[in-house]
Amino acid sequence: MNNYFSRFFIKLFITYVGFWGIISYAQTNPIKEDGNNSVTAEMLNQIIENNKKYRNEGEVANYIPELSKVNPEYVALSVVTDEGKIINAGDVNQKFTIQSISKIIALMIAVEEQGEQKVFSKVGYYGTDKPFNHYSNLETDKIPLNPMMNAGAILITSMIEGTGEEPFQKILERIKYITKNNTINYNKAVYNSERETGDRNKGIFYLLKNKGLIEESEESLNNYFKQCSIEVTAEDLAKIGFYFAHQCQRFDGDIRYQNTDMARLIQSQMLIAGMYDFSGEYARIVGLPSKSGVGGGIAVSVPGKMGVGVFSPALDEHGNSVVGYKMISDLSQILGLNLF
Ligand SMILES: NC(=O)CC[C@H](N)C(=O)O
Repeated sequence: MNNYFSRFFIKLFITYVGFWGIISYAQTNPIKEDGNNSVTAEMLNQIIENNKKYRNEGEVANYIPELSKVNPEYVALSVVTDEGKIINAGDVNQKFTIQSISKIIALMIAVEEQGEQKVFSKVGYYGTDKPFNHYSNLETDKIPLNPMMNAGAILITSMIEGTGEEPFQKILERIKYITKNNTINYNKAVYNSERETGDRNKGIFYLLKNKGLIEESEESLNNYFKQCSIEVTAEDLAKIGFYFAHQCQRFDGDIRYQNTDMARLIQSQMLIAGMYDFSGEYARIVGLPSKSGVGGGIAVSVPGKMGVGVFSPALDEHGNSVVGYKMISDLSQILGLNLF
C-alpha cells in the first residue's frame, strides 16, 4: 500500500516538474517575430486582399503615354527572406517598368567606377520637399539635391563609363545578376514613349550640361530613358531589396560584389529620398529604406533581414504606388520591421 502511494506521488511530481518545465521554456523562448520565419504566402495574400481596394485612390502615370496603358488592377507582393527563400502573392509574374528604382543600381555602378567622393562632388546627400522631377533649384544650387531625383539620376548615369549604350548595358547586366533573371530586358515602346515626351528630362539634362556638370552629348540621356524602361517583376524587386539589405550579397549567397559601405550608401539614399517628398513621413510610418518608381513598383530593404518587392500601378500625388505603400506599411507593422 505504502509502495503504491509513493510511486503515485513520484509520478505526480515528475508530471508537475515536466509541465512547469515546458511552460517556463515557452515563456523564455517566445516564437520569434523577427519577420523571417513568420512570413507566409497566406499572410501576403491577406495583405493584398486588405489593400487592393485603395487603387481607386490613385492614378496610373500618364505623363509617359505608354505607361497609361497599364492595367490598374494588377497587384503583387513578394518577399525574399533572410535565408533567400522567395515567398510570392498576387500578380508576381506580371512585368512592369522599373523606372526610378533603376537609380539605385546606376548610383552603385557610378560609385564603383568613380568613387563616392567624386560622384558626390557633383550631387548632394540632401533630402527633398520637392517632387521627383523638380529642377528649379538648379538655378541657385551648385549641384542637384540627391541621386534619387531625376536631376541627380540623369547626372549619375552620365558618369558611368562607356560610349553609346554601354552605361545602360552595365545597369541591365547588374540587374540581371542581382535577380539571377537573364530574361530581363527593356521595353522598347516605353523607352520610345519616354524619349519622345521627355522634354522636362531633356531640359534638366541641358541645365546640368550648362552648369558644366555633364560633358556628354544628349545620347547619354537615352541611357537614362532606357534604364527606366527595364521590365521587372515584384519578385525581381524583392531580390534587389534583399541585395542591399545584405551588404550587396545576392539572395542565393553569391558574395562576389559584397560591399558594406555601398549597401550603407544606397540604403541611406533610399531612406532619405527614395520616396521623394514623402520620404520623411514614410520613414516614420514604415521605417525602412525603400525606392519607388512611377511604373508602380517599390523595392524595400529590411537591413540584415529581407527584401520586399511590391507592384500596383496606381500612384499618389508623390508618384508612389498607393496600394504598394499600404501593403508595405501593413507588412512592416505585422512583422515589427520598422527600424526606429
Ligand atoms: N519617379 C520615376 O519613376 C520617374 C522616372 C521617369 N522615367 C522619369 O524620368 O520621369
